Amino acid sequence: MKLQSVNAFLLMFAGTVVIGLFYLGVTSPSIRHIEQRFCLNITKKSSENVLLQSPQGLKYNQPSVLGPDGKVGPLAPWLAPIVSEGSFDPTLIDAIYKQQNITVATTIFALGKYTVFLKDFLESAEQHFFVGFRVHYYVFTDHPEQVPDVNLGEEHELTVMTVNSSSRWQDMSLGRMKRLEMLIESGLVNDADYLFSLDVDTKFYGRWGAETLGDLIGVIHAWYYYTPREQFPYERRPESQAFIPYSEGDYYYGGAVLGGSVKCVYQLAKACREQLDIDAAKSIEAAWQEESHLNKYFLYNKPSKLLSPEYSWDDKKSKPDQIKIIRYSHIPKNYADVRPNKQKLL
Ligand SMILES: CC(=O)N[C@H]1[C@@H](OP(=O)(O)OP(=O)(O)OC[C@H]2O[C@@H](n3ccc(=O)[nH]c3=O)[C@H](O)[C@@H]2O)O[C@H](CO)[C@H](O)[C@@H]1O
Ligand SMILES: [Mn+2]
Repeated sequence: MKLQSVNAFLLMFAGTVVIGLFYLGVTSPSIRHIEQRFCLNITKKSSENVLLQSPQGLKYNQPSVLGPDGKVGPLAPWLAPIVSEGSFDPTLIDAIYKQQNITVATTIFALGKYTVFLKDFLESAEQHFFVGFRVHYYVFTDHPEQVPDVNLGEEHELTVMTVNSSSRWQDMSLGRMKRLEMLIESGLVNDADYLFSLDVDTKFYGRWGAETLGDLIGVIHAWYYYTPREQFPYERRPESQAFIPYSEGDYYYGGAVLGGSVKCVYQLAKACREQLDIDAAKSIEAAWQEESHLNKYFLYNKPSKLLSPEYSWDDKKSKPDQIKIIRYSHIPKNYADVRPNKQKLL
């Protein structure tokens, strides 16, 4: 009996000590500090690995761009939104990103005769592209004197980047990855939060705003959003670094638009440039130059947000009912007039 009460007393005492220590523990600054450091570590680690990588050779069904209702589906199968008319509220999404006081850098390449496209591109961008946001255009050209003087909106600025000419249009197009990589390495775009690279032979017809912002952004090509994956014009020769087997593929992405955070765009541009260099050393050029390498990159590094073909249409293609609005589109061009060489080298 006596022994039992001693035991009970000891138990109570130990319990009080444990509770006391626990209270001291959670409130003491040193423990909280450790806890905070732990949380910060977790945050830092997860923010460092924003890439949604998937393994090569994985078997799964090709996702459909259009849902059963015939409209552009709201999500890719890795749960990335597919941005299309009706999937966002422009007032709300702009207001959210306005609060973050962001800067959007945009690279445009206009080499050789492509300077003719700059006026329409810039004038239409000023009407539709990130209106009300800080925008910094970087125009890469070998003819700086041909960059038109376009009235820019408040907080919009343009820097001309003079580069050497190339004799082949393929080099002008695929040289974009290297120049993008170098631009970011130079630190010039350090003030930017997001970076887009856009084709210049295009025009904006509708709003393009904060709904397009995210870590890694790709656009679904207007000509292939209903095509079976084995018919995508991916590079099919295994000798090329851009090779994708017939059994793989999510979407066919357009090479005219890429974007994301400066860090993710850097990783993309560097990876594609490295693959392009390996191909060049073997004298092999992918079917659609950097667009082929971009498709390979996006297959294994999934975009965090996809833009529907509204964001990269083609004036030569009539608008089907599933597409509610055309925001940015290729304008018709006479290839023989604007390109220095005619034959595609395959
Ligand atoms: C809709 C779409 O996704 N288009 C892609 C496609 O056709 P495109 O026929 O649209 O290619 P393109 O002639 O527009 O070339 C792509 C870009 O490279 C630049 N450029 C090209 C040639 C030149 O002489 N000077 C010059 O500055 C310019 O910024 C142009 O917009 O294939 C290209 C590569 O083969 C790119 O992947 C394009 O993005
Ligand atoms: Mn183009």
